[in-house]
Amino acid sequence: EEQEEDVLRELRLFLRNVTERLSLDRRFKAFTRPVDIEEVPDYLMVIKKPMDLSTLLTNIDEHKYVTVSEFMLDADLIWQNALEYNPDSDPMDRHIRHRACALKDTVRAILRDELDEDFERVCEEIKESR
Ligand SMILES: O=C(C1CCC1)N1C[C@@H]2C[C@H]3C[C@@H](O)[C@@H](O)[C@]2(C1)O3
Repeated sequence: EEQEEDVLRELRLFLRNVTERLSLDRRFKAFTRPVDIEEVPDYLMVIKKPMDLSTLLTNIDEHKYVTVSEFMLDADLIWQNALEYNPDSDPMDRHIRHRACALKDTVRAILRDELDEDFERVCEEIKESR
């Protein structure tokens, strides 16, 4: 009903705001666009579910997420993929993993500080009812 659409509209506004703030953070520049498959031809042989901040934003606008938990599953792919594809001890890989861990911690801190548990519970009820 209309009230449910109001809740999902507020969810999308919150998720867009979080995603845009992450995209503006210079530490997360490498996460803002899909990994370039021309530049990294074996990427899709290693990483089965690529994800990046611009794709998160597209998914939000396409109403892919009805709960914050669904959004988190995709947001977590970004740093998980980076840790998986860049596991070596060389400085470049370590730099990427440090930023991947910073992304993980930053998303969790934002949701801990800014997401009301009751709001997420309402979103979960809407999801179960559909
Ligand atoms: O995993 C990533 C991104 C970094 C976070 C996501 N990439 C895989 C390649 C390995 C490394 C060096 C460059 O070859 C550049 O193309 C990539 C992009 O970084």
